[in-house]
Amino acid sequence: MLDALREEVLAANLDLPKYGLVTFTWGNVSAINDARDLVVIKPSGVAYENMSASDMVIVDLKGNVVEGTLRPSSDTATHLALYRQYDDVGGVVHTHSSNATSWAQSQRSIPVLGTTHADYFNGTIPCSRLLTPEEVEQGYEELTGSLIIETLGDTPPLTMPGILISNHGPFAWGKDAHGAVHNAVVLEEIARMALATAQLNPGLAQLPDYILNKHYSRKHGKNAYYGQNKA
Ligand SMILES: O=C(CO)[C@@H](O)[C@H](O)COP(=O)(O)O
Repeated sequence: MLDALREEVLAANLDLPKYGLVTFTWGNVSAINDARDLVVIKPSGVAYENMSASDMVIVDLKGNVVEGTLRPSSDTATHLALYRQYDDVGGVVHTHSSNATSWAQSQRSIPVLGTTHADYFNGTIPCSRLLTPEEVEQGYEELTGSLIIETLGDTPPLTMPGILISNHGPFAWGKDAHGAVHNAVVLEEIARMALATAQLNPGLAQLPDYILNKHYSRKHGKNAYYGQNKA
């Protein structure tokens, strides 16, 4: 079942160590099928170098394992919350990439300090609030998904294809698994450059909106002319 999607999700998961976004078995990537009723996700705790397409786990939107012999990622509930909420999100990724996770641990949103940021994220990359002790007890992974939705608010998810979960790390998404990983790589690069920029010039003001809007619209929406943006 869903053999092609399994291969796509495996390839996207193998891109995480390839692009230096994960250590050991940290991180996970998933994708949803065209009918939007089944999700293929990385198995929990399996080393990337040993992973195969047949190891990918297929779950329904309630998290029930439909096909697979291994346990799905421990972050599955977070991925599923995003698929249920956003019809235009086709792939989700979570990592502990160092620079984005440093911003998340410092509980700071990433300001727009340059045009690289503006090309992909239409504004400040938000960091969520902390989950309350009651929420953690109630259901950490499900509520991490709710927290992402709460933090995005009315922002269309593909205009802000990633956010930071306070004290935890980044979650990113896209039209498919490849697009989600692409956005996770960009988010980590933006986090790295923003950290260095803030050290070089503390208190630097954000990029003015007229430059942000110009750069963002060049790659997205009706004005896009950078070819077909698939991420
Ligand atoms: O954030 C976490 C755990 O808090 C995850 O990224 C794990 O590090 C990977 O978990 P699995 O996907 O292997 O279950």
